[in-house]
This record gives sequence, structure tokens and C-alpha cells, in this order.
Amino acid sequence: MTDLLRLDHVTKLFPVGGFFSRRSMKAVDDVNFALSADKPEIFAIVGESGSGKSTLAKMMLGNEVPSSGQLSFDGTDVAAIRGRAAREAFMAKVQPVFQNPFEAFNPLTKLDEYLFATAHRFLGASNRGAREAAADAALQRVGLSLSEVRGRYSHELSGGQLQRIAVARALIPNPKLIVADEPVSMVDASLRMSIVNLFRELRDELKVSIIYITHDLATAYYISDRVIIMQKGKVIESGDARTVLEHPTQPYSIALKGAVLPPDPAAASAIIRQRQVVAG
Ligand SMILES: Nc1ncnc2c1ncn2[C@@H]1O[C@H](COP(=O)(O)OP(=O)(O)OP(=O)(O)O)[C@@H](O)[C@H]1O
Repeated sequence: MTDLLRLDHVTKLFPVGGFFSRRSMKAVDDVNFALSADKPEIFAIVGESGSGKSTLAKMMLGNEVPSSGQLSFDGTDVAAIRGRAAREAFMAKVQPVFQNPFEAFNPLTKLDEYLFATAHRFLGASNRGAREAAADAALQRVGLSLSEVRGRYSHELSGGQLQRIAVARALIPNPKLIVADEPVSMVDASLRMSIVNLFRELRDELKVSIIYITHDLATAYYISDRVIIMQKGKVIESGDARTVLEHPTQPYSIALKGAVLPPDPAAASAIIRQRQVVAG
């Protein structure tokens, strides 16, 4: 059986101290985990700023190459993918959703054009009808429709709506994995749960696995199947999300939990349920 995504001793060094310096820092330090190809899941990567989450995301998307170790997708070493066709095929299967939906869309470009361009690029949708059908199907998946989005610009929509459109764009190529790097941190608190609930629907209905990168323990607890907690590039805790987040064992994760949720699991669940009600 092939893993969907597999990281073996993945390490990423960045040089520090200028051009002539031989010093480097480990942004990601010996990270190991795998996602099964048979069982879609939401896999959370939690950690404070600078813990290496985004660097991991960039390596999963093929935008950075590990300094050592191997990161493979569907049995293929991502760093070894060469050539335009192979690269496009990989990109279709592994799609990103970024933190800031206002930066993801140029304010001078109509939002539907992004969706049409993605349908053209990855599905080969060559005529307008095919592009519109693909865009509408993806928008319907995220609770919108092409008629609501057609001709509109990013400044006309809320952060939550824009992030839904970003997810719709990511869905057009029929990906197997979505790498979402802090996807709700720029979204209004009242809309966050509706976006993370959307990830659950994608997992259950489209069988897409989601890498959910966040520093928000509450949403990670609420939607994730498994979690790793990172500190200074290393994985310091990993396992079933509820177990890890309810019973952290490392001082850093205990402090992280204490800062976000009350230590009593029942009280923590109540807060999370309350946020969900607020989000409608
Ligand atoms: N291109 C780069 N060159 C040099 N150092 C880098 C580079 N990218 C990241 N780093 C460093 O690597 C470490 C990990 O950064 P990374 O962005 O992966 O962390 P993060 O957990 O995603 O943080 P944040 O939540 O703030 O984005 C940081 O110390 C950062 O300064």
C-alpha cells in the first residue's frame, strides 16, 4: 500500500549570518509522519510562530526542497519531480490554501477569472461553458455559486467568502491533498468554524486529505483526526488529536493548551461548541 504523503527524516536548513557564513539553522528538524492513501484525514500541524510549520508546508507543495530526508507524495519523491507535465500533474493533486485571501487574489482581477484559469490549466477546459461549469461545481461545494461570484472583485467580499473561493479554486483540479497554511487566522472569528467545518465536509464527501496548519488549538481540536505539535523545527508531540490536545505531555504543549483552552476537557469542549453556535 502506498502512502498519500510520507515524510522520512525531513530536515530543512537555512543559512544564517550572510553569504560567507557557514552557519545554518534547522527550520525543520527530522520530521516523520505519513498520511494513508486509503483513509482521508485532517492532519493538524500546530506550533508557535517560527516553529517550522510554513517551511513544512512549502516542502509538501514542492516549493522548497528538504536539505536531508525524503518527502514523497503517492510514492514519488517530490524533490525529484522534473519537467512541466509531471510538475503540473503533482500540483493538480496537491493544492494550497493560504493564510490571507486578500493577498491571494489581485484586487484588479475578477474572482471568476481565477477559477476559469484554474479550470483551463488543470482540467484543460478549453471553452467558456466547460470553465463555467467547473467553476460553478467547485463554488457549490463551498456553499456559493458562480452567479454570486461572477464579475466581482476581492474587495467586494468578506474574508470568509474569499477564503471559500480560495478553497473552491483549490478543489477544481480534483486534488487528493489540500495544504492549508493558517487558513482561518485572517478570517473573522465568527466565520472560522464555518470554514473549518467545510474542511470536514471535503474530507468526508470528496475524500480529500487536509493538512491543517494553525496556531489555533481550538479549531485543531475540533476538526482534526491527528495532530503534531512543533517547537523549534521538531515534532514534540504527535498522535490522535483529542488525546494529544486534551492530555499534552510536553511543557510547551501544556503551556500552549493552558493559554488557549481551560484544562478541563468538558469546559474546553463547551467553549468549542459555543464558538460553533456563534458561527451558525
Ligand atoms: N527562506 C528562509 N530563509 C531563512 N530562514 C527562513 C526562511 N524561511 C523560514 N526561515 C526561518 O525558519 C524558521 C521557521 O519558519 P516558518 O515560517 O517555517 O515557521 P512557522 O511556524 O510557519 O511560523 P509562522 O507561523 O510565523 O509563519 C524561522 O526561524 C524562520 O525565520
